[in-house]
Amino acid sequence: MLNRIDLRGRVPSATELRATLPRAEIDVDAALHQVRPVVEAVRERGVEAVLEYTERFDRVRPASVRVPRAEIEAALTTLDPAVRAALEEAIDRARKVHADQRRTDVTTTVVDGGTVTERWVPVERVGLYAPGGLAVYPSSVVMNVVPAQVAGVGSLVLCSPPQAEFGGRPHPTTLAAAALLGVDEVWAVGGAQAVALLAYGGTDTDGAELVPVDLVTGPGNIYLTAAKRLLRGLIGIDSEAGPTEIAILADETADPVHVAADLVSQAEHDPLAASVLVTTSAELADAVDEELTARVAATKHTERIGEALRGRQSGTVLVSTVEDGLRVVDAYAAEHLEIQTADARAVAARVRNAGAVFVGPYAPVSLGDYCAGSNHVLPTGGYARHSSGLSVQSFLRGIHVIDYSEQALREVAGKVVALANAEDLPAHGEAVTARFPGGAE
Ligand SMILES: NC(=O)c1ccc[n+]([C@@H]2O[C@H](COP(=O)([O-])OP(=O)(O)OC[C@H]3O[C@@H](n4cnc5c(N)ncnc54)[C@H](O)[C@@H]3O)[C@@H](O)[C@H]2O)c1
Ligand SMILES: N[C@H](CO)Cc1c[nH]c[nH+]1
Ligand SMILES: [Zn+2]
Repeated sequence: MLNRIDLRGRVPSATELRATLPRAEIDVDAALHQVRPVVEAVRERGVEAVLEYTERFDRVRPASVRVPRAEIEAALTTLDPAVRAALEEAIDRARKVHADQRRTDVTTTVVDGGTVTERWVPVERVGLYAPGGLAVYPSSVVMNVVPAQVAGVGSLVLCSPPQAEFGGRPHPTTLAAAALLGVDEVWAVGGAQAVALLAYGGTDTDGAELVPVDLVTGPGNIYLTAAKRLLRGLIGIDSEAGPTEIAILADETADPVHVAADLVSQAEHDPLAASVLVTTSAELADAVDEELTARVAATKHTERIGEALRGRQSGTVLVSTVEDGLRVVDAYAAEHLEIQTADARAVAARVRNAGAVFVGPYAPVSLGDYCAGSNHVLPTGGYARHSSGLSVQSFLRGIHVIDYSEQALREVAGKVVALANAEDLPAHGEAVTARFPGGAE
């Protein structure tokens, strides 16, 4: 079922590998052309334009875009108790992990009387996006809100697409997740319109104001990703978290049922989702293919899973050794990487590029999607080579605070002057010597 690439017996360079490995033709640049007019319209005409695009893309025109607080609270009353318990567990675990990961301020005494402190300050107001096109994503509410709250962000607004079957409100489970987390500002808007509204602000049909945010985070489809890229600068963004990817590095010890189930699980997100198996075992690859055929036919979202698995972005890569496999998965830089080999911990410890690594047979990606405590908003499209997933740090800025006494400045004055003159910026040096009219020495 999966396309096959045979790299046994030769190990291409990382650059060659990146050109060879399966990857979606997710042309964010092309999507930029599509979302530019949306962003422009929202900048010029605010909520009026949001409602026009909502009608076109979401096939519903809500009476107002902001969800009344009472409706957010009311979503809890209809929430299935088992789902509530699961969301609460997911929230508790995510809080536990993220709280431990918050950076603390560090002060370095450079010399007597001279200190530099790195102070971590939360972003003031952030816009969080929980998708809601092909699936429902209350878990993404948790993954956005928890790190923002742990960071100490003062003002949060959540956006999620309106659903025609729920009268133009986001899905009730998404609203319930917001209620459980104490988020009371929710706007029913999706895709590029959501990012534009968060960036420029706007006035709702009933006069409610969306105050522009400083940072937008959260995953979404290609249109959301393109809008984030377009508006970056006016707003900060987290790394681009687009259509989901899973790569599995497996040897002959892996269970083909586990491997196939995990490849299918992430293909379920989007016809553009990517599932890639890198293995030393042709027998395993055959067994996985067989299992995939059976599973895809038997599961609910057969059509989009089949499209994702047959697409050019998915495939099996045969390698001679686990060592070669590591080079392949590092070049690919998957959003999610599972290690299903003998001595999986040792292999996992050597991975350089991945959004998140899942070790051994009992850490499927779905665990991380919901209840591991880790964050599921992760970089896609090879961005894991240079970017991290969403974390408490995404909502903090490190500010250097420089505090020097007269004596500490006096001691280093000559060096500052020498460097200023070397850069032909003598006024920089003069800003120091002006403080010591009698001479610094
Ligand atoms: N990387 C991660 O961390 C992560 C986490 C969760 C989900 N995801 C991904 O998020 C995505 C969710 O996608 P989705 O579509 O289900 O929900 P979504 O909320 O991202 O997109 C729905 C919105 O897309 C817009 N849209 C639809 N068609 C459009 C068009 N032709 N032109 C412009 N805008 C259009 C609509 O406004 C709609 O509200 C999936 O690709 C999934 O794999 C990624
Ligand atoms: N696998 C997705 C991250 O790419 C997250 C998710 C949410 N719900 C289910 N899965
Ligand atoms: Zn998932």
